[in-house]
Amino acid sequence: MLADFESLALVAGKAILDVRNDHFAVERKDDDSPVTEADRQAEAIILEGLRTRWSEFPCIAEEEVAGGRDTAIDTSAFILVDPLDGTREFVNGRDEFTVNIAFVRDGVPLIGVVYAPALGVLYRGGPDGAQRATVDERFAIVERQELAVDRGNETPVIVTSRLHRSAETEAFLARFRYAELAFFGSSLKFCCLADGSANLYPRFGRTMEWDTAAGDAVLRAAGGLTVVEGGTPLTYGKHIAGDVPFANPWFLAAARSCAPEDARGWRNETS
Ligand SMILES: Nc1ncnc2c1ncn2[C@@H]1O[C@H](COP(=O)(O)O)[C@@H](OP(=O)(O)O)[C@H]1O
Ligand SMILES: [Mg+2]
Repeated sequence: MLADFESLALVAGKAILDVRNDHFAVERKDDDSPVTEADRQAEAIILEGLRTRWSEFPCIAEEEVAGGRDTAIDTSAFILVDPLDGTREFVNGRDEFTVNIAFVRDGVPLIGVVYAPALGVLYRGGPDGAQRATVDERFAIVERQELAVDRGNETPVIVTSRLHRSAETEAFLARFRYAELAFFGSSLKFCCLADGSANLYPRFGRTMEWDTAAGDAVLRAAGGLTVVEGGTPLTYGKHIAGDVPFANPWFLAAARSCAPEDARGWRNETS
């Protein structure tokens, strides 16, 4: 499954870069977030592949859901797709955008691929740990490196969104004045934790499960964890009647060594 996710992400990433090299229109979705031909083409490629090879598992994909597709699926084992995470960065001409495919069983993101085509890097996580791969200009993997969280940075590094930071996130950052800050678009924030270059990623604002599942799978496979208030792991497949289907609560993603202490009571301490 991981190999299939990887090859679909590479093909989708190529389609995204092809669109970027051309003139493309930016449309607005109902929630005012941007969407482009790149999002649509990448999602079509991924879903066609998944529904051919992994038809036993339902897929939830960002643009299909935005288009009104029924979200009442069996989430005991399913696949989440964000074909282009960081669309705003993509539209602004930055390179921090990713293709994300994740497999979830019983609420846990077990397998994930995060591919940043403009950076030529692909992260993956699964039962055999987490790896970072270098991708060449022909979209082939040329080198892989094993990943592990928390290399013992002397100064902790907090990574957070470049474009979406709530007042609560700013208040949290203010509590860690001694930490170094890094700002990144997209699910690459999880990958910064997974490869040991950052220690903490607070997200006290809106995300959807497809934004986080693949990166979270990479992080967990590297030894980290994403927790919600109180320190319990973030779960996936949340489509309880009355709530927005597949919306995440606020969370803290962390190299395991700093997750529980920092997560406990963070909301109280920041309000
Ligand atoms: N006000 C807002 N407008 C658009 N997207 C928002 C948003 N607040 C949060 N998001 C979510 O944040 C994601 C990007 O996160 P980040 O800032 O960490 O790169 C978006 O993913 P997409 O780019 O897939 O739509 C979107 O789901
Ligand atoms: Mg997204």
